[in-house]
Amino acid sequence: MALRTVSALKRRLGGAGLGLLRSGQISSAAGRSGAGRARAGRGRGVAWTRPRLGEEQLGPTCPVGPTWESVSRPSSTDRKCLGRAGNFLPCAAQHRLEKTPSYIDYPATARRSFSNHRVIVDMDQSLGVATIKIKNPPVNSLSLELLTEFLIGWEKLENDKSCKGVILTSNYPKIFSAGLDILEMCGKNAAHYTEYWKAVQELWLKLYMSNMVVIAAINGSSPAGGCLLALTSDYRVMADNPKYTIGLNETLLGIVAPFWFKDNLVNTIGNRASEQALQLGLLFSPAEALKIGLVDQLVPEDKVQSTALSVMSQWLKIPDHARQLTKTMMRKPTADLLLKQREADIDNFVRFISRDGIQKSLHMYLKALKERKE
Ligand SMILES: CCCCCCCCCCCCC/C=C/C(=O)SCCNC(=O)CCNC(=O)[C@H](O)C(C)(C)COP(=O)(O)OP(=O)(O)OC[C@H]1O[C@@H](n2cnc3c(N)ncnc32)[C@H](O)[C@@H]1OP(=O)(O)O
Repeated sequence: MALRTVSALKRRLGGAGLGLLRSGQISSAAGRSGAGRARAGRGRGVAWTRPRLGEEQLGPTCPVGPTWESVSRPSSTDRKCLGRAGNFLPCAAQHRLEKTPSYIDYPATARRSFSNHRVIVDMDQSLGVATIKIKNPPVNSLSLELLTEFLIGWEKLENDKSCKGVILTSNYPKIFSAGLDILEMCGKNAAHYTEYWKAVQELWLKLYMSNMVVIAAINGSSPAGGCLLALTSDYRVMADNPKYTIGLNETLLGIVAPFWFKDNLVNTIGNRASEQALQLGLLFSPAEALKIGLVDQLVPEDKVQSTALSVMSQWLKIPDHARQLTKTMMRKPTADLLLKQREADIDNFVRFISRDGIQKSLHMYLKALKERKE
């Protein structure tokens, strides 16, 4: 039976021992958290208590690098917040986490793959790198089912302590992702829009705040939500094919990029370039995207994956905790803005998308896409 919602999957997975997806809660927002591992441990009956984020854990100097304390000393509010968000833990807690038994028992092979209908995950255990290939034909639109399956695959990787990095790519060269599935935003009811938007928020928060290194291997066009997906990564390698485009083109559909789409873009290409790009709904060629910093590197199509892997190996040479702390320091304020007003953002989306005028615009856009083919 097709699983239609994140909640349905959560219920189903409750008994399967996977880390739970907790949409709507801060702890679900960010990566391989202590909470996530604790939950995973409990799922397997492993007796282990989540470390408390008290003073005692700001303890002795980490033998492999600076302590949390020496990077910056957060306030107690920050600590609670960081702990709940799970973005990072002080060294002592990290070390305890390292000793936590993984609930995923891998066979002794160096590669491991799992896939569901719309997401293929190939884990190279010798490198500690997973590749996620999106396969939602025809255009990898981010349907609710895809988002749900993606979230489950992501959670598995977050809970696998051997996985240090993820490469995001498409199973279909030519299209990385067509963005949010317009059919999910057309002609449905408020409950459906709510469920859909929660899943969109959830995926963005998880990817944007992941402690793993995330590299996008953009092997095709990547409009709107597809561009956002790429923007969550730490580094973007794109195929150098002038037929491909990338950008947040929401205004061309008569809709508005939400503030956190905008923030992610501003953090990447700056305010002025974002202002123009967002108002005009600009879709950039790879060369233009490189020029404004929307992508980091262009390579021939057949080198996208190998380049992403070699960039990954560079990133993985950096001491993990230092890189993670730095990533968190850079990104947390942006993620927090959404976390603080998640419900309001859902309400805004549902109200906005339910408007007759917006529904009309989306229908016309879909019609134009179809007519383009004829
Ligand atoms: C006061 C202010 C308040 C503010 C409040 C804000 C609230 C929030 C507002 C809402 C925010 C929403 C944010 C939205 C983000 C999005 O991502 S919207 C989606 C945008 N995507 C696009 O514009 C891409 C459209 N598609 C394409 O350009 C092309 O399809 C392609 C990806 C370049 C591929 O081209 P090609 O290979 O030629 O394939 P096509 O023939 O065009 O398409 C094949 C079929 O797929 C259908 N399709 C394409 N894209 C989508 C999609 N995104 N969703 C659903 N379906 C899609 C297309 O119609 C074809 O269908 P068939 O004709 O039936 O085969």
